[in-house]
Amino acid sequence: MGKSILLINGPNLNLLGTREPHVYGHTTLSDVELSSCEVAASHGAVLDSFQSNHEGAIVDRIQAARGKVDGIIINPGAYTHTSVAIRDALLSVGIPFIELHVSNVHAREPWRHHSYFSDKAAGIIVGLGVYGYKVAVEHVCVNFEEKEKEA
Ligand SMILES: O=C(O)[C@]1(O)C[C@H](CCCOc2ccccc2)[C@@H](O)[C@H](O)C1
Repeated sequence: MGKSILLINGPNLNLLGTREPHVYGHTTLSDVELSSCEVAASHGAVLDSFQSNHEGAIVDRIQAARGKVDGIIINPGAYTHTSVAIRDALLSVGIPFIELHVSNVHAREPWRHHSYFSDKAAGIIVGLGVYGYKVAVEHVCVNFEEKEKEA
């Protein structure tokens, strides 16, 4: 069957490639999602992408992945710095996850230096631009375990 990966992007990341290119680059989110899908497929894995500007919708999507997904790659956006709710959802489903940030949050404003996710992440990728998504997908494909899936 191959591994199943869920890619989640949080608020305002739908603007990727259209605003603040000096910070986030010129690649659009749909291009990121397409190339992530292609990288997964090259490893015999399937990747589903989800983007929402709404915290509860992200919580719902994570809960729906329980028993169906081998790994999550999440860029929580600004929720990185605020959301205990999304942290709790990730812990509740027991799916290993990679935390990803396009920018180097540690070289930006101090309030971006804390994440509600990093201490529980299997790995953290920051500051590699959208290339980080390719690195994350490759890592999950090669290193995460494939689990028995619920029907
Ligand atoms: O660097 C990242 O990927 C961030 O997760 C992006 C968040 C911002 C998401 C907004 O993304 C935009 C992308 C393009 C244009 C405008 C916003 C920011 O709040 C985090 O501190 C770091």
